[in-house]
Amino acid sequence: SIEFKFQLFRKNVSCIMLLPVVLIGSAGVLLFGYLYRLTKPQQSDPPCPGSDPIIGSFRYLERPLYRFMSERFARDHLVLFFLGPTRMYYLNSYAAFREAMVDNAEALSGRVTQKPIELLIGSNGGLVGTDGELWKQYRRFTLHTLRDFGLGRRGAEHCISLEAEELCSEIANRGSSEAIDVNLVLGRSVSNVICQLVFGSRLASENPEFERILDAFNEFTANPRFQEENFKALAFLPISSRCTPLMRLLLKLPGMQGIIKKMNYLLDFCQQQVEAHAAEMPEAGFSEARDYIEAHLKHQQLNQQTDDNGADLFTNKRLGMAILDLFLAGTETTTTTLRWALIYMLANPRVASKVREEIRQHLGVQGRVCMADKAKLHYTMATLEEVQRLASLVTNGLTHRVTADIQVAGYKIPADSYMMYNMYYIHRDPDQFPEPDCFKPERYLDSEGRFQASQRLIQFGAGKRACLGESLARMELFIFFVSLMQRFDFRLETDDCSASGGGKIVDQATRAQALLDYVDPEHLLVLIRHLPSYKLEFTEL
Ligand code: HEM
Repeated sequence: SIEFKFQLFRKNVSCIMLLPVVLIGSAGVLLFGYLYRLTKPQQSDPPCPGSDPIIGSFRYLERPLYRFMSERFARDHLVLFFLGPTRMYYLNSYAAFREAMVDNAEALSGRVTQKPIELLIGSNGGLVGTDGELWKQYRRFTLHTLRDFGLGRRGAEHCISLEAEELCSEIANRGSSEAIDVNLVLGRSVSNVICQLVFGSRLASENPEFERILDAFNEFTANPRFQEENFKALAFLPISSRCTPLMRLLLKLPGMQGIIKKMNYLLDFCQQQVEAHAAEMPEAGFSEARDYIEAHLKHQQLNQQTDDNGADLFTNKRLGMAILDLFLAGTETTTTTLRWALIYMLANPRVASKVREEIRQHLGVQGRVCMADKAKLHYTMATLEEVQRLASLVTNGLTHRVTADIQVAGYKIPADSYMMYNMYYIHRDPDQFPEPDCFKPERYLDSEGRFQASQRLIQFGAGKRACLGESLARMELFIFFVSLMQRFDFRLETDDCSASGGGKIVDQATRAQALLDYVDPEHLLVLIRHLPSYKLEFTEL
């Protein structure tokens, strides 16, 4: 009987030990089943390239994403793919883009969670990544403030004109024998414009450290490896953001540490500028704000707005983050579009000479360029529009979070899905832009040669999250481009082969076209379509 009791005891112990294994196993099976269901397209869903359980569609997406979508899903308005368990809807036609971004603007005003930022710096904020009331208040304040400084009116225009003159003088002083890194000089001028609006000074030229700052800014928008990692991280953000310890663990990954270091370096710089302004603020506050920081500090003093938790909504920390976003969103985009414009002029010498002829006829060789000249320079305006169509700079748009169930292209889109759009393909729709790959400014001219903007160009997005800096960007593009075309002829740096007289001599248009044909990097997601770096030799006209 002792043996029997011993057997019974052993049996009970085995059962007790087995129980957790069975429980964990069943929970694992249930979780797997749940995640499997989440990553499986349903019959009622839009076309999907394919999806694996749990990890989603990564294995089926080809690079770069916008080309893959243009070729494989040419006839589909909407495509669905899975980033892990997260549904990403990709708008692949203008009709679908409009229906989502314009007709459902409110539901499309969400962005991806700010949880990682909150954990890192103890606060959320900024203009690009936030949503809800915080974003609404900051966007309203920023638009209002930039408008007060003359965005779309004379203030910013004057500042851009002076910067364009500085830029032209610098190029002229360097002489025609020196090849100039266009990215560097244009980047400095464009940054100076934002510096003046935000900091009230031309920091990009005056602060020797600024070049390092600019490099760090560019790293965020220009490094496709960083963007691709970010894209993958999007997959599990909705899950990890609900589990703080997991998120903390993810932020410790070696890849993340480099990004965090750079972001903190930039934030520190913005914060120092805020502190310096705050130290100068009179006790009664600024009577008239001279820049964005002063306007914010004044606003903080006068309006005690609070967030959902009863804490101050406008804070110094959030101001630093908003500044960071203005730089991230506003420098590389404008500089790169200008670089595309100059290369398109070399690739299309007939267009370039018509642009120069029009500018000379209306402004002469030296006259200062202002926005009123737009009304006279129809062909030039059309040329800039065509550059932006073909560049399709922010080629997949920025990611939106859908905040409520909606319907697009006949499909139901559940709340909390993500959405992107194929700017590249929408700009190459042959029904709207016949011979889409040809550079033809004439498509925006009416029968009397007057410029007519196309409603189908979406380089600045649309709806509630459309580019906040559109007017500023348009002003910069026009004034910088016209000033350079008015003053200079330019050519690509003489390469070794043509300088030595040996090898094949390749003309400028062919070399420029080769730069334009440069296939986008072997990366899934490019935030900004960059051209390879190039140098130009400028000759004064
Ligand atoms: C040629 C230059 C530019 C282009 C092509 C461009 C394009 C865009 C695009 C496509 C978006 C995303 C829209 C969406 O989410 O669907 C965007 C957002 C934004 N842009 Fe620009 N942009 C340019 C210049 C600027 C400038 C100069 C500024 C700053 C003064 C700026 C500030 C912003 C901000 C703050 C956002 C986020 C808006 C929000 O989420 O509410 N951009 N831009």
